[in-house]
Amino acid sequence: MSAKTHKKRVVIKVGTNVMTNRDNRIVQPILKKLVEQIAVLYERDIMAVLVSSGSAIAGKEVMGKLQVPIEDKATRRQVFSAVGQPRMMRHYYSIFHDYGMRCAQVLATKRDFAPGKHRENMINCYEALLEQGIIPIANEDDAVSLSMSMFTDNDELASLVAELINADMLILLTDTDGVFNGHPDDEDSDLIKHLKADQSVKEFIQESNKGEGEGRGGMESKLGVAQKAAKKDIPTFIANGKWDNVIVDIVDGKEVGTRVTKS
Ligand SMILES: Nc1ncnc2c1ncn2[C@@H]1O[C@H](COP(=O)(O)OP(=O)(O)O)[C@@H](O)[C@H]1O
Ligand SMILES: N[C@@H](CCC(=O)OP(=O)(O)O)C(=O)O
Repeated sequence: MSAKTHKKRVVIKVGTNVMTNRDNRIVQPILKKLVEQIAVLYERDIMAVLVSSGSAIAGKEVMGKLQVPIEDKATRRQVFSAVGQPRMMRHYYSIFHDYGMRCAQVLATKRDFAPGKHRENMINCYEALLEQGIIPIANEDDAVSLSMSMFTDNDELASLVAELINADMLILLTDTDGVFNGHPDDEDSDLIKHLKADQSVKEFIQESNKGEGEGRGGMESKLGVAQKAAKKDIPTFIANGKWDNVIVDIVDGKEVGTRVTKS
């Protein structure tokens, strides 16, 4: 593996619900805020990899009511994502360009992380992009991934990328302020500021009622991913992606969201 060319590396994952409004439409100013923070880090010689969900919901936004119904759920996902992914990249390309930065799209399936040639190929791709000062934007290649090569969700993809590039930190941005000890909408619930990698978290997981294209996985898998990454010595943060300056605050060591660490 080539030497790190930048001071620090941060993997930032942004969930579908961060970037959409109540009508499930993509909110460009939210994407702008995220990119602005990545630009702030860049000026400090900290390179980010952005793992962005949103292709399915963006595809739904473009297509509206289907001309011909697609009965198969997996095929619907393929069509929505294939249509929505370039729309997401159009947003990002234009915003990064406004900040005088370059970005690139890296789509993957789980097979691309299998030890051997596939993994080496992924490493080469990320290392070369980062070395050039280009921000990789990753997403699952939903148009081609089959159930056996699917990630649980993009949280898993983000953790695999973080491991692959020896990231100093993994930030999972979602639509809650972090992990709560009860339902996040319940007034009596408190934010958990710190979790350990080996701590039992089952009792915190609450029911969620998200619809098609509104995201996958849920808090159970998010916590599983965070604890697994923390065990591998990658401090992981779960925080609200709609908050101003959330990424920079986390990198600056401010107490934001839920921090998951090895011990
Ligand atoms: N203990 C908890 N604390 C916070 N959120 C929780 C908790 N249990 C379940 N959730 C749900 O997890 C959701 C975030 O996970 P997920 O839907 O996978 O988000 P994303 O699309 O950002 O990956 C929240 O919207 C919330 O409804
Ligand atoms: N790859 C999918 C997102 C899958 C996913 O994990 O979604 P989310 O739970 O919102 O991060 C897409 O781009 O729509």
